[in-house]
Amino acid sequence: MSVFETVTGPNATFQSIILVLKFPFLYGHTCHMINVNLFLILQSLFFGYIKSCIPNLTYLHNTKQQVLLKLLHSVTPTQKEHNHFQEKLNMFSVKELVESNCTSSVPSNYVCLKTPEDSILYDETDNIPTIDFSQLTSSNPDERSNAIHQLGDACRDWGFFMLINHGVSETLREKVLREGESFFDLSQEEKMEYAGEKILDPIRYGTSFNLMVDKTFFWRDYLKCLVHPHFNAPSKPPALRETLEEYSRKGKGVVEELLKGISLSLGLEENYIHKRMDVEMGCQVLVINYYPPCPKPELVMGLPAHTDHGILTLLMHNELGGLQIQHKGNWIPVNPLPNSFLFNTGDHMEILTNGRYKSVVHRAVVNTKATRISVGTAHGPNLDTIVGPAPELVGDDNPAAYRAIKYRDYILLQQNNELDRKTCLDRIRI
Ligand SMILES: O=C(O)CCC(=O)C(=O)O
Ligand SMILES: [Fe+2]
Repeated sequence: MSVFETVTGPNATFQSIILVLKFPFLYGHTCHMINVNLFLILQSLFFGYIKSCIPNLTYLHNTKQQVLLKLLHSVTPTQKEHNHFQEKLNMFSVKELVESNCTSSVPSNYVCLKTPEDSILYDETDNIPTIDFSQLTSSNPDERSNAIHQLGDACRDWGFFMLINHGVSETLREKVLREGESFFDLSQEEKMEYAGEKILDPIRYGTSFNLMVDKTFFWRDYLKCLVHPHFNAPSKPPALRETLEEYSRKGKGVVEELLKGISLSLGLEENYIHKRMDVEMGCQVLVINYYPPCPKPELVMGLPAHTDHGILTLLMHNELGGLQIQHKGNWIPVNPLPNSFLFNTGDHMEILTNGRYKSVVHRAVVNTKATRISVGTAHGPNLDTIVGPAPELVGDDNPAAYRAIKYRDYILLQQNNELDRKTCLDRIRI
């Protein structure tokens, strides 16, 4: 494999090739790792030769779904192979894999290494903090200050809470889940129109976490949309755009109120986080996660243990559970209260608060029964804001624990590296 690692890097054309090499469905017989490994070895031997055989490499990175088609086309241009490749392209997602695979097994490249501790769960749902949004925004000062206090405790002790009475209607939430799911029901060709190749593309359909870096694939397809400061969403299915626009706007309103409460809980001025992070022009990324049923869920991960890069992530999912959070080293499955939103603190909360409020490690598991849909909206600073620990939260006995970094660079750092259980914060820790 090292031969291929040497050609990773900024050159997107080579990355396109690596994508083909790393994604076994695209070549050989589906899911047969032996063939794939053999193929990789042969490719490594002939890599230089292949490179010189493809005169039109440079156009590759300007294309989206056509990248792979053209690449293969250049190498093996027969109609039969073209059709075969088209067929394999349809398996560029777990959904298509599940729908086309009649076997009851999991392809070996999806099998995750798990430690025995990974499977031990602690049923502590009842202890997960619940915040009442109506109290947080109440005109009664005692009620409000009590809610702010609870919010601060939740961020400090858990990095996670459920939010009730948030004012976003159940109808809208259901619409988001339903229409979000229907995006994945589009044909693979239609979805591939959105298969962006850059991390910060305004709309990006994909699978796993980041195919360029994943050593194991995750049982997840996704659609990511940058919804603020500029709103972006696919034009298909027709109702999706409008629904996501309303949902993102309402979610942002809720988050802004929470950030006021969190600033006050830290002894800072109400608009502190808002101003310092330029939330007005903040980067809001909405992700629809699609986890199809899996014949052997214990072997795979929907999303492995990770922390989110933003300040606060708002999350909801359909009737199927699967989110687990790490609390005091233990994995706790989350069963949300009816109509509640789930919130987790992200890395930029930890950076800004100089570690006072830690970003919570979480993961998503899958099930045998049905498709799980979750919708997460990461609310972060403006992409060009440089964030470091707030000077008010740094002192002689509490020196700055993270170096300042531009939010855009942090996102790229996180997304271009494998999700390997370590938080990306380790990369900027002083
Ligand atoms: O699906 C879930 O419950 C979690 C999703 C998640 O952690 C993410 O999108 O970052
Ligand atoms: Fe997450």
